[in-house]
Amino acid sequence: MPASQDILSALQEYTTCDVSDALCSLGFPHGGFLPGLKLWSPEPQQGSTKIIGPAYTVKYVPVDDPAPKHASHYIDSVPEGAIIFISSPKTPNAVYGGLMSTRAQASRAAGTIVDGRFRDLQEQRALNYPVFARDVGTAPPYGAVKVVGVNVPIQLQSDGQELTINPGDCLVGDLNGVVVLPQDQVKKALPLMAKQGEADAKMAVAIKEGMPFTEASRKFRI
Ligand SMILES: O=C([O-])CC(=O)C(=O)O
Ligand code: NI
Repeated sequence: MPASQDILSALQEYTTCDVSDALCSLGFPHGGFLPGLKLWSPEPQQGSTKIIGPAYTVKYVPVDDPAPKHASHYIDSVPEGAIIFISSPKTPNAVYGGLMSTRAQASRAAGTIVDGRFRDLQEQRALNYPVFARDVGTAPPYGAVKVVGVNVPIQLQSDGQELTINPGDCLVGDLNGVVVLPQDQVKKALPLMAKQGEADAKMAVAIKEGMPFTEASRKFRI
């Protein structure tokens, strides 16, 4: 079951780093971090963008892949509050653009994360719609890639670790980047975030008052 509204509001208080701290404590060595995805829109100076929501996944593959093309357009069935997570094969083409964001915004999606390239950066920023991506591009997706799955498990494009994003997993994105909080870890992670957040806040106060880091860590961290 995707995270409830209560859980999503509870998560609003925390940064991606808080989520990763909790996941590291729960035995995920990289804290759910999805390397290489950065905030492009709104402009980072425009404010402290943070998005949280269940993943609505979209899988693109090269156009010559034998898998059949998805029957309907993914952008017309985005649930309210969802984060669109788009997986693209390595290609110079952009798999996402301003019209997609315009439609996503009309559906009240929380934001879009593209594991690949997107375009229409000016338009994205003018919409003030949150977009995280690996990179920008200019060419359209048509002719290079096609969608073969919606709400299917996705593997992050990555040279090292295997990272899977399952539909309904909680995605959190902010200035630091993007983190995936698996659905079955949310209930365990939240109390840890509260505890660790409190400890870090106390440490910051003590350090500002002159306490060495090691002493503050020993005093306030569990
Ligand atoms: O047309 C597309 O699919 C990609 C694009 O540029 C847009 O969404 O504006
Ligand atoms: Ni466009």
